[in-house]
Amino acid sequence: MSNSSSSISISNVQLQHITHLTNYNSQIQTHTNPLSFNPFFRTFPGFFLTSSDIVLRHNVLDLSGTFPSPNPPLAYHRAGPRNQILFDPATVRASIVTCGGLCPGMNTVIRELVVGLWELYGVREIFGIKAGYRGFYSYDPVRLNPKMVDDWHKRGGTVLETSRGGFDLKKIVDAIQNHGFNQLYIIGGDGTMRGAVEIFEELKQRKLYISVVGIPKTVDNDVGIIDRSFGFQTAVEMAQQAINAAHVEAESAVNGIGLVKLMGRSTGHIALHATLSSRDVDCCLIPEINFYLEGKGGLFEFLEDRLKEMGHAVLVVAEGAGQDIIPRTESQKTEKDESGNPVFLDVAGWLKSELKNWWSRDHPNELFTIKYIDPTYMIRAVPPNATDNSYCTLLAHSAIHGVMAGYTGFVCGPINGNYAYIPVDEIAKAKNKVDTRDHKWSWVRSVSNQPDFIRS
Ligand SMILES: Nc1ncnc2c1ncn2[C@@H]1O[C@H](COP(=O)(O)OP(=O)(O)O)[C@@H](O)[C@H]1O
Ligand SMILES: O=P(O)(O)OC[C@H]1O[C@](O)(COP(=O)(O)O)[C@@H](O)[C@@H]1O
Ligand SMILES: [Mg+2]
Repeated sequence: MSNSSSSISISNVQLQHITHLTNYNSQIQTHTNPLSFNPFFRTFPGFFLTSSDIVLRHNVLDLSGTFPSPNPPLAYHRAGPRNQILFDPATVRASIVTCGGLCPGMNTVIRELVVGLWELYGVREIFGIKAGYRGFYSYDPVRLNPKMVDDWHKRGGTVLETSRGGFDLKKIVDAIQNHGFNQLYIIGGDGTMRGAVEIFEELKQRKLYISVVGIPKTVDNDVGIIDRSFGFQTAVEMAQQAINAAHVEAESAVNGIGLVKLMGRSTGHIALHATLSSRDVDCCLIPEINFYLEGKGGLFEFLEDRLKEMGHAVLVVAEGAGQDIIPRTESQKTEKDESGNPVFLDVAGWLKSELKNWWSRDHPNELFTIKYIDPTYMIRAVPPNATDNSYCTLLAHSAIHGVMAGYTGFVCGPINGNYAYIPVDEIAKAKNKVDTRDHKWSWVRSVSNQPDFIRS
């Protein structure tokens, strides 16, 4: 939608370039978007977006200049349907793959890709790849249609199945070529997106007329640039049940501690948001904070005060927290999963035993109870809530519109509430960590009263 009266023009922003298939071959024929003839869509002026429709990366600025903002401001192409498309729907062979860990909403994204391609664009050749990247070269693709996927959005997990590891670039791209796929919809997290960059580069090398789009999936919310990942809110909601139970157990005991371990490999977003929404949490430990147990300002001192004051305490710990202070063997130091992610020791199990030792050492004659709740997979192996379901649908539609228009090597996602197309290599590098110097972390500390774990 162009607006001739706007005071900001394309030359005032740094628009992040997305590769378009016409960059490979400017002679490619275009087609009128079938949405123009679709009885359900009223294609009002501005319905179709152009390359001058942008989304700004930052919408919070400090005009005093105390915090430097990027100049010119960063911008991305806005996601949505284009008037002209590059793919003739009759020649499309689309493939959909899910990689990495589970996340609520994966099945909704698959369902909406299938239904969207079929209903919006009239594509009939749609295939699911089984079991992640390895599925391209290990299994036969599964033909999908709207009837088949009709109720998938109500199911947790991924019907297509997923896996870690198995990323063999040559075998994957050979298989893509052999199956004649010309559209790839890749649903996955940071690791998957790094793989998608390699696939995109290899397709370019081989001069193949194939569009690749990434749809960011991570229950940890560790993918950067986008507002949040789908399924994250559902996971935070599920975590409340564990925190509530920990609170009940803790307050029903003398000197009771409830301990909950939540997912979060290298980022503590789930723990942080679960803490903020619960109000029952006295201390939230995340990978971004180096906490310690003994001495002034340590965890034991804090809990001692808390138990004296309230009689109970609730601790939430992200699985990646404290990994550098848990004693481990040499082999445990280097252990990796099939995708190359570090394998963690059970921080909450270790904490439970440290807390028990501390109490019996310092208060040998006083009662003490600690209940450890580990809802790890329960928070992600569920269907998405209503908000995540709608979010997944918009992601799928954004991906389809971009691919049909001929964009490739991009990821779609919301930036400040508006859906945008972001270069996949930029997403693959952008890590979303909890900023422990911002207002949100101060808010956590103010609701929990926990120490800042900065040794004086
Ligand atoms: N640097 C990388 N280059 C290519 N492929 C990768 C890379 N990192 C991970 N992958 C592949 O991406 C897939 C998913 O990665 P993983 O880290 O398990 O999950 P996620 O994508 O959810 O972070 C796996 O098949 C893995 O082999
Ligand atoms: O499913 P696995 O292999 O047990 O891995 C568990 C990991 O998966 C996650 O749920 C999500 O990780 P990814 O987003 O990288 O897939 C992490 O929170 C957790 O550490
Ligand atoms: Mg990951």
